[in-house]
Amino acid sequence: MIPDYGRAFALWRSAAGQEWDAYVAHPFVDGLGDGTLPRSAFLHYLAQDYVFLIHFARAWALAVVKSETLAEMNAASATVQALLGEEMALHRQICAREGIDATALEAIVEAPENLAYTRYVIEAGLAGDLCDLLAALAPCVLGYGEIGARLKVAGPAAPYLEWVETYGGEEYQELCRDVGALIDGALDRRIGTDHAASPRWGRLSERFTTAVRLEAGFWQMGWAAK
Ligand SMILES: Cc1ncc(C[n+]2csc(CCO)c2C)c(N)n1
Repeated sequence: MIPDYGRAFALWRSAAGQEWDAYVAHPFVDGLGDGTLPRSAFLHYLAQDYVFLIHFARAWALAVVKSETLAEMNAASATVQALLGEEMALHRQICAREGIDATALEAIVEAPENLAYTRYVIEAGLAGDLCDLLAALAPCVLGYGEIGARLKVAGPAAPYLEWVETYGGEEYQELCRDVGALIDGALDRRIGTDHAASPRWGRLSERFTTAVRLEAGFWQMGWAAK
């Protein structure tokens, strides 16, 4: 089942086609769901993801800068808070149990796949407006929502239960719907309510699909470490 995260997401998702499937159904994701993902691959991913989240929080902070209304500012700043507060705390918790402390996590050297992804998103926001930035941010937030929802329904295996419950849980699903509404509202305001009819639509779809490809590359980086 495809979750409803708004109009722009539905169109971008289908425009991304097989690239989207390669992201949300990567072997790494299957391994998370059925518990067969080697622990070493998961920990490698998680440590890289910690640095990813630091730069992703900067990208969402840029969304505050690119906002034109208080509603947009509040939605973007809530995501910055969720990232710095909750999501990074989950990573610290899991890694602490494996003997990797917060200082060690912060000192992780970024893999090129990691660096490419976050800097691509930040650049999309620096060069463009909030629509460009949100198109590049969307696959990350909403893709994890779709993955979490699917794995939760499938009945996840024990090893990665906590991960699946975080992204498949109602709180995260609500955040995805809020982000979907933020995207639709931001696009309505800047390019009109018929998104696909805008001359900017092709470029925005491209931004989305490039970020989807970088997400698949991120899974692949973790998968290769097994
Ligand atoms: C490579 C990678 N992609 C997506 C996410 C998930 N994620 C990143 S920011 C955000 C929204 C704020 O909570 C979410 C869910 C991740 N952790 N790592």
